Amino acid sequence: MTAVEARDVVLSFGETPALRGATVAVAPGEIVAIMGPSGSGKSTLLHCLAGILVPDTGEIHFDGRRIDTLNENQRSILRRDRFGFVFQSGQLVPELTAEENVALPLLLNGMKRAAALKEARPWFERLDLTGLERRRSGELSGGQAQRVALARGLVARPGALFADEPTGALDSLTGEQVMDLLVSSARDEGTTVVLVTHDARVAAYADRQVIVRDGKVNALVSA
Ligand SMILES: Nc1ncnc2c1ncn2[C@@H]1O[C@H](COP(=O)(O)OP(=O)(O)OP(=O)(O)O)[C@@H](O)[C@H]1O
Repeated sequence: MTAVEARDVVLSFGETPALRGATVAVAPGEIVAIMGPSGSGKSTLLHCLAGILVPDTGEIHFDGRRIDTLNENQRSILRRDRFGFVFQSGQLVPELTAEENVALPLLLNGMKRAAALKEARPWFERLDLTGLERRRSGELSGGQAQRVALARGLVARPGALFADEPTGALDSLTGEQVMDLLVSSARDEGTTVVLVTHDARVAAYADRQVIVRDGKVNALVSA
């Protein structure tokens, strides 16, 4: 049984081939880091796995269900209901407070504001953010903002969390703190995680590392 899987995925942007037959399978609760050179297709693979991009050929599966054949609207509902996302930086809504940002996926799922804020609050203690609930993103450090983004990615208890360079904008110590919290929270929740990073120290937090080269997943390294 796999949680997230790409089978022989091919995708080009016009004349530019990004994926040339990429295959990867992630087990439920597993944390996998996608590594590889710049331009090798890491982000494109992540976006395919997360139902953001649709492959030209090949298949994407989530929880035993094929998702690349869903239409745009169905994929958008799947992303909203089952997936969490953390990107490099700058993805908090600046007009909202930190706790409103964390509550956002719940509000989008139709939860009432008071209930969503109540669900959001324990994440501040869990991610070492106590006291920062009412700050806006401009009043947070990079590491704090990234932990708020992580809380937002996990608050709706997604089946899978997709993270693209989640520590890319942070110094190495702050990046390691964020990874530590990402891995421990995902393990507590049993969340499957797929993350893209070019940083070997970040990848070392994963259960398994896969290397993408020239649009193919061509090496497996046990962590
Ligand atoms: N939206 C796009 N339009 C056109 N070409 C794209 C687009 N996105 C990616 N590409 C191209 O597809 C290839 C793979 O890109 P991708 O972003 O997946 O690589 P990556 O391994 O994540 O790179 P990096 O580590 O530099 O972020 C590259 O040649 C890139 O230029």
